[in-house]
Amino acid sequence: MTSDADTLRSELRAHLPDPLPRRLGVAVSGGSDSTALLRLLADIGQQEQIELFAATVDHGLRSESASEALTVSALAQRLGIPHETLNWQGWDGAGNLQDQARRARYRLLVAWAEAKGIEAIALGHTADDQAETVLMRLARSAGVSGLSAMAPARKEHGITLLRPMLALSRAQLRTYLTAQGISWIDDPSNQDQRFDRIKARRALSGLDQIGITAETLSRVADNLAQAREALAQYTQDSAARLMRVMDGDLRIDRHGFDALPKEIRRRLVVASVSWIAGAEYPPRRKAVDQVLEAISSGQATTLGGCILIPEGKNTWICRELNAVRHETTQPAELWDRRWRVTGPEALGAEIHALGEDGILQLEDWRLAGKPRAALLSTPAVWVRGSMVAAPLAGFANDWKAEMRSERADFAAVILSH
Ligand SMILES: Nc1ncnc2c1ncn2[C@@H]1O[C@H](COP(=O)(O)OP(=O)(O)OP(=O)(O)O)[C@@H](O)[C@H]1O
Repeated sequence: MTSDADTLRSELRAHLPDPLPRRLGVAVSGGSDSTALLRLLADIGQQEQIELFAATVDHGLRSESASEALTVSALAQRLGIPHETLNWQGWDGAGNLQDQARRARYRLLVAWAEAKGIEAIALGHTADDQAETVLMRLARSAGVSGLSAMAPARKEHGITLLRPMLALSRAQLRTYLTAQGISWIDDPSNQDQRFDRIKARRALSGLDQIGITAETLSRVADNLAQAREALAQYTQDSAARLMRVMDGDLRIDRHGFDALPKEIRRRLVVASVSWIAGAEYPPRRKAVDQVLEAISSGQATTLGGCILIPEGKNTWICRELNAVRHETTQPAELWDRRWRVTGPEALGAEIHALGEDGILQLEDWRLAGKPRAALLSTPAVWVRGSMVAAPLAGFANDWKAEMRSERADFAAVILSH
């Protein structure tokens, strides 16, 4: 395992896009991995004449975090790279701290990149991170997707997140930094047994006796990533064959659906519910399996803010009225985070669900060609208690409801699950 500068640089370069983005960001926590990334990228950036920018997120959770950000800033300055510290003050004491801090970190980094016209951000994940993730996911009985390798590149709000060091090990990078005379910060939470990642790191060091190393687990993750791709393709082909997107609802041919392998049915249901409800977390596997049974036996059911309704040879997956019952917005504002309802100037107009009251005011809801429950959760225009338009329920009255473009592509959601 080599750690000389030239080899590491060319390994890193091989996992970056060609040509490099003109403005490239680097997320540096100050730990060994991202510090090595910064140092190596400084050379590459100079050779290829691109502009580099570095950022550190200060989560404000430990007393040393501000001075750690300053240490990174000093190194960046020595390397001639502009550096910014992004502060997070958002923790409300509720929920999973690690998870919230991580989400906030990505949000802050993406906003920073957007503001600076940075096209891509490089992150310092290594083969060890990959292996630790696989071990942690094993403990949660993950399936193919959960055990698959992290993507070397993915888009978040138009910014590409790059992980060019997934083939390098932490030990290699540390040897390199030591040779360069560059120190790094050992996050004290790394010693803290509370965090699953740290436990996985410790456990991994005992597994090499039976041949399980960061390298082998990384390879397993790569193998599974290829399997995931194949499954995603199968799922997408099945959706194209058996499902119809109808104004934000989905209709499945039940007979064809039932003939699919369970894994593909599961994926279709998860993607459908994620697409319709826009949830951050997928529904639990057990709940999904119960829904598969309900679909097969032609029963109505609910899952993750959606309702599944059998109708003839089909099953519909639609937004559930209960999930949007209390949502009220102004025209042209986003409703249910996906619909924008616009129309003629109407004083006092508000958007809320059509609901039972609204559907009674339609001449004949059957003309919309959808089950009644599907129509109840569609956005309608109300003026002082009267429903004046329900553009997705066949009563447009010069109003229209358009889906927010980022949410419109059901096929893209399938590929991301
Ligand atoms: N405080 C931080 N400031 C800037 N970048 C950070 C910070 N913490 C982590 N990073 C970036 O993320 C990379 C991975 O670190 P870590 O594994 O701790 O993050 P993570 O976000 O939990 O990863 P994952 O995406 O696997 O959940 C680091 O190498 C670095 O590039």
